[in-house]
Amino acid sequence: MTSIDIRELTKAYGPVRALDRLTVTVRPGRVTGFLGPNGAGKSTTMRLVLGLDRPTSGTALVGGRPYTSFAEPLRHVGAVLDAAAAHPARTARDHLLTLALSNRIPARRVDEVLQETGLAGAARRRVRTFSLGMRQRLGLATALLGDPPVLMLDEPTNGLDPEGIVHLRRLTRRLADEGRTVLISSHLMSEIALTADHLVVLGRGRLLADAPVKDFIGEDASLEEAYFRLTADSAEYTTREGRS
Ligand SMILES: Nc1ncnc2c1ncn2[C@@H]1O[C@H](COP(=O)(O)OP(=O)(O)OP(=O)(O)O)[C@@H](O)[C@H]1O
Repeated sequence: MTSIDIRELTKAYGPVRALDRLTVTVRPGRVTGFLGPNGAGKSTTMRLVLGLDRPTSGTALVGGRPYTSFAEPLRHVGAVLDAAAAHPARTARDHLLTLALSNRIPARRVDEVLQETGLAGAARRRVRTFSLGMRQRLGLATALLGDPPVLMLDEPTNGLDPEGIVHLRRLTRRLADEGRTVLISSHLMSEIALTADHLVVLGRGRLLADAPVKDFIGEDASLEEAYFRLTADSAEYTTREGRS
C-alpha cells in the first residue's frame, strides 16, 4: 500500500506562494478528488510530487521515497499532468514502447493500455494528428503502462467525450478498489461527486479540507454548494455572476 505523503510543502514563485506549508496524506484504496479555485496550487503540488520542480521547503514522498529516487518511475507512479506531453512526430504506439523499454515494462503491456484507453485503432497514428481527447487518452495509457500503485491525474476529463468520461470514472473506481492510491484534480463538481470517495481542497496554497465526500457535503444540498461555501474567500479569480 503506497501513500503520497506531503509535509509542510511550500513553493514560492517570487512573491507568489503557490503552496504554503501544505501537509496532507493521500491514502490508498480510495479515489481522492483534488479541488480548489484556479491558482490554488493543485498542479504545483503534483509537479512537486513528481520532482518536476523543487520545493522551497518541505517534502513530498511516494511510499516514503522521493519520486526522483525511483529507477523505473512508471512502475511506481502513473501521472497525467499535461495532455500534450508526447512527442508529436511519434506514433502513439512508439511513444508508449519507448517508455516501456526504459522502465523494463514488457511490450505486450503497450497493446493492453492502448486497448484499455480505446486507442488501439489509432496506435499507428502520429501524436500530432490527435485531438485533445485522444491526447488525454494517450496520457492515461502512459500513466497505466507500469501498472503503478499510485495514479495522479490532473484534469483528466479535459477533452474527453461522454464515453471516455464514464470509462474513466469506472477505471478510477476499479484502480482504487484494487488498493491503489488515486488522486484526481478537477473543476467538475458533479463528476467528482460521482467519482471520488474523499476530497482534498486547497485555497491559495493552503489546505482547506481533507475529508470523506459524505462529511464534506454534510448539511449542504450538493458538493458544489459545500465547495462554494468553503472556498468563498479563497478564489482569486472570480466573475461577478460566477457564483450567483
Ligand atoms: N512556473 C511558475 N512561475 C510563476 N508562478 C507560477 C508558476 N507555476 C505556478 N505558478 C503560480 O502558482 C500558483 C498556483 O498555480 P497552480 O497551477 O498550481 O494552480 P492550480 O490549482 O493547478 O490552478 P488551475 O485550477 O488554474 O489549474 C498560481 O498563482 C500560479 O500563477
